[in-house]
Amino acid sequence: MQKFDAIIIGSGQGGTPLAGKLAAKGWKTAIIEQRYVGGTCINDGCTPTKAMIACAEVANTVLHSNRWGVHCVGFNVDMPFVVGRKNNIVEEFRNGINTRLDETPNLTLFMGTAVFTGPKSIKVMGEELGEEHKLAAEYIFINTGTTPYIPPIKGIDKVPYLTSTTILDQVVVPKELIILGGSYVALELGQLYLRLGSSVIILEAASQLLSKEDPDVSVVIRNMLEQEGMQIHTNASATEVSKTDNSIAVTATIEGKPQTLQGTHLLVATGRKPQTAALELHKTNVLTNDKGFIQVNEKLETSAPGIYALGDVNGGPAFTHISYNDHLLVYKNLFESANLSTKDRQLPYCMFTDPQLGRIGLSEQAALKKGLPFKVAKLPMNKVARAVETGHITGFIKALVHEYDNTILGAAIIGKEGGELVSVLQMAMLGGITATQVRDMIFAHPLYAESLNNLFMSLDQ
Ligand SMILES: Cc1cc2nc3c(=O)[nH]c(=O)nc-3n(C[C@H](O)[C@H](O)[C@H](O)COP(=O)(O)OP(=O)(O)OC[C@H]3O[C@@H](n4cnc5c(N)ncnc54)[C@H](O)[C@@H]3O)c2cc1C
Ligand SMILES: NC(=O)c1ccc[n+]([C@@H]2O[C@H](COP(=O)([O-])OP(=O)(O)OC[C@H]3O[C@@H](n4cnc5c(N)ncnc54)[C@H](O)[C@@H]3O)[C@@H](O)[C@H]2O)c1
Repeated sequence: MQKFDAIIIGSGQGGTPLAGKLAAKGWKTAIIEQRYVGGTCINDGCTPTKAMIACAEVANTVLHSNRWGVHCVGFNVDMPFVVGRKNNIVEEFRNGINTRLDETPNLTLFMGTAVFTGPKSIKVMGEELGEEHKLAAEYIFINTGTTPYIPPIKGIDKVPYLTSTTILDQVVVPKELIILGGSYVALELGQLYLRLGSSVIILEAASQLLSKEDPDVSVVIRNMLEQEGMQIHTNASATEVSKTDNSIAVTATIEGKPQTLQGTHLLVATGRKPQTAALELHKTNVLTNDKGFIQVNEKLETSAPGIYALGDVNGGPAFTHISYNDHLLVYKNLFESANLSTKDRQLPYCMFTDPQLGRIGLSEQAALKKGLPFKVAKLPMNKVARAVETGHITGFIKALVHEYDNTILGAAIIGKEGGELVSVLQMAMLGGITATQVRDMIFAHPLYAESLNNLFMSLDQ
């Protein structure tokens, strides 16, 4: 049995930086990874998708270059190049993490699957290890993330469906792509492949795309994707899938009526499930919920003293920056008596469709539920100088402002740089800067940010 001060299971966006910080504090630290260092974000999630989305955006600009008076005669997408470029970026990021882990004193990386053998002991199993390693530590941090959830649709195990991981290695653009799901993964990947040349059909079970967002947000996103040529069905539940010679048939109930759709490829983007089964958590005292996510309190402590869960595996919100923030919270509470809680922190996010959806704070629906008195400032993108000048007028800027003290409660921005722009409002919210102060602030002209003056001026009318 090798004794450590801390063991980290999973080298995701929380575990990896935490490992470095604990080791720097002089803790003898082990980090265990069963696949690739860097986890979902680097290997299957943010990095590869955003790398490929950049290629799709160029294809779209070339396709519509006439709008800017630039006439191109045809173009073709070099898919092996697009995939190779993505792989190079992923490898560069992954190798960087590997090097940092290797070079950190007090830190040992074990490649293999961690399995609990007792309350504070773990064995590492893996083909490449040669021998099984047995480790023990008083502090254990679980950062094992999630993997695609495949719903139990009749026939699903008999068709060669794709997931958000496997589709990224397709070196031929899918001709007809049917996507189950209508949230972040489905819409980012749907638009990506549409722009690379696929015909795309979305089947979303809920009554709107992005079911957690306000209806006006969902409608604009739907319209913009439909205008690009995406076929979108909501209230659409797949009941059966089957494979014929050259295609996959999906039978679904769409708005109450049965229909069968044919495509060459099927992408299942119906959410993700936690990677907790292999851990054998029953050998320790870590409790999970009915979906297998690890239960934590607002300090990310599990039901077992000394064992923490960070990132998607604790039920999220499932974003890289939240997993990263989880490690800061745990570290500062352990070493700086910071008393940080997940309840107090901001939740920004950005969906990387084009235009993007940048979000921070409360939606209108959430504010209504809380019974808060609020007013809504809204500005269409075709009234934003920068958007008109650059030719990107789809979308709007919306902010919720407290009725009495003018603090900003939340914002949704659909626009070319919606994610960047919403960060400006996020900073205002963090610093307690009111809508009135932003209305009168000097921004450089003609930035998108300058439009925040006009956004909050609309409240005076
Ligand atoms: C297609 C896609 C696009 C995304 N895009 C974005 C985006 O643009 N922005 C954003 O903020 N978020 C995005 N996300 C979400 C983001 O990737 C995740 O929220 C983030 O990676 C979660 O990190 P994590 O630290 O929880 O764990 P992960 O990064 O999932 O890492 C967990 C690691 O643990 C390892 N592991 C699991 N079980 C064991 C075990 N028993 N033993 C040893 N190792 C184990 C796994 O192999 C994995 O490497 C995207 C996700 C997907 C799928
Ligand atoms: N830009 C980003 O930050 C980004 C990008 C991609 C993913 N992510 C993260 O990854 C996580 C997973 O994303 P996701 O889009 O896979 O999952 P999700 O949980 O956000 O959405 C799944 C969608 O599938 C629908 N659905 C479920 N079962 C269905 C069925 N049988 N048929 C049709 N539709 C069905 C749901 O109604 C839902 O809209 C998200 O929680 C998100 O936090 C973030």
